[in-house]
Amino acid sequence: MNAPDSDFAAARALGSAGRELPWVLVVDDEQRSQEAMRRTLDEEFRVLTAPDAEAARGMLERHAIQVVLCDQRMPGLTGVEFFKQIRETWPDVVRILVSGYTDSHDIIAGVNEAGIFQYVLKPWTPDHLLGTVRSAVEASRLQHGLQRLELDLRAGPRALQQRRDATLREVRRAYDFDRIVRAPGSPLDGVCAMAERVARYDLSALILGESGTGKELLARAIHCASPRMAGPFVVVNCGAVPDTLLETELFGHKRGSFTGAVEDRIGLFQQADGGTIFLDEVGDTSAAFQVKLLRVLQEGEVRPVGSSRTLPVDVRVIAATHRDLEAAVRAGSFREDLYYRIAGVSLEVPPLRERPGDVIAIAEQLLADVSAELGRPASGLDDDCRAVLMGYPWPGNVRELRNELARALALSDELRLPARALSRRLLQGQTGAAASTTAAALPAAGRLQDRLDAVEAMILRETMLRLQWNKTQAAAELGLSRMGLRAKLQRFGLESPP
Ligand SMILES: Nc1ncnc2c1ncn2[C@@H]1O[C@H](COP(=O)(O)OP(=O)(O)OP(=O)(O)O)[C@@H](O)[C@H]1O
Repeated sequence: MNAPDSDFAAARALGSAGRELPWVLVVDDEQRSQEAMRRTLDEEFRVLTAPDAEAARGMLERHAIQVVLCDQRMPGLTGVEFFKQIRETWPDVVRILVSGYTDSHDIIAGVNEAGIFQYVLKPWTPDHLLGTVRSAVEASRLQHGLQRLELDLRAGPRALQQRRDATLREVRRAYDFDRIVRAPGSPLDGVCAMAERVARYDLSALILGESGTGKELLARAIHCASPRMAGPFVVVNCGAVPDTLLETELFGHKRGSFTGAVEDRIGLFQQADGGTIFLDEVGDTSAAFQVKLLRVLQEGEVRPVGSSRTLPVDVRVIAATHRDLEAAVRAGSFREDLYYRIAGVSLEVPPLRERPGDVIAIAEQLLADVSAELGRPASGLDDDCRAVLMGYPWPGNVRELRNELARALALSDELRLPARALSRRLLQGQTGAAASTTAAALPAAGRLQDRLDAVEAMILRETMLRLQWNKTQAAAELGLSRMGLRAKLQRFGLESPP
């Protein structure tokens, strides 16, 4: 669940320009503990890892890292020594030392000069580690907020207004619909055109699509093209949060309303006031919660848990789900009245396998992004690699593609990414898919002409699918005239999907 995180509403959105999560660096020479920390923190933070001080400094130079976790025992120098060194160059980075009991003597000796925020003692538990890093990120946020406030006070109102306008322009550019990468003629063109139209009006929107297809990206683009763009964009993953927690997160609570409610809390609806709230996985919410959500949307006000007062909120709702919500309505598991409230306009983002023409365009962009993030140069994808990427069905959609490229880049040294750097899953998928297509399409025995026809049909089908039924391009690639191509497609009964 991401709440906006700065005083400046626009900067909140910009802070998440493709970098929604705070950057955390884990420095540890032990691969296993590095991995364990990465796994624990991965959901909430962008985790980078470095095996030693030198690699860590490289990462700090390239990324806006907010928190560094460093093991006390490393070859060459201790964690405390490392923190002393980086404190001079990166004073704002919050430093967390990971150490065992036996290290205490060394640590105490150098603690003040290293400016350590907190310790994590080994063996750590995931909850403790997460809690510590969350507080470190909060500390970093407050520190930055204060610095910015001081600068603003010194700069005066005119300079402040100029900076605000510049930030807004940057946000608009960062989330322009053009930044949603796609090939010319992609099915996403229509989706983006429609989204851009509805962005101007204060209508609710429902974005449908499988996980990882880019629903949140589209929602952000809508927000940034809307008159609310200077307001906050707040993301809530309704599927990941239990019912009771979801209610307090969204609507807030009064101090003492339940055990653990030690102070009043402002809900995310209020935090999104004047902006947009993105309710991801709305189809996963319970019937009881749907009733409460409907009331808020109908009345435009929230009642914090344990409070007798309601508070007005002015929020545009964009919801998303990977479920077939109309079917859920028919089956009675999703309220019909809520459905009509949130589905002012429905937009459907097709899965990546239904837009194979987009795969390479997106992969190239993601490769450039990941290469910049990892500080590992890359000049593109080689032909074999493209073929494998094209042949894989991408059940996890663009998110899976991004993860795959990050993994392949980290594990290979080549500038142009070769197919062999890709996971076995993809390479097998490729051979498996090719083999099964071949096996299914090709008769095992029979006249030579029949078998050649089967091969021809298979090549035509693959080409048309890859080029998204662009007949001019396909004819040029296959060395046929458009008429010749059309005749062949007819002969083999190949038609573009409706
Ligand atoms: N067309 C695209 N161009 C560039 N990046 C994309 C595109 N589509 C998706 N991405 C990237 O893929 C990742 C997943 O996208 P996003 O989070 O928007 O998907 P989602 O459908 O909201 O997923 P989920 O339903 O699991 O929350 C993000 O890093 C996003 O920036």
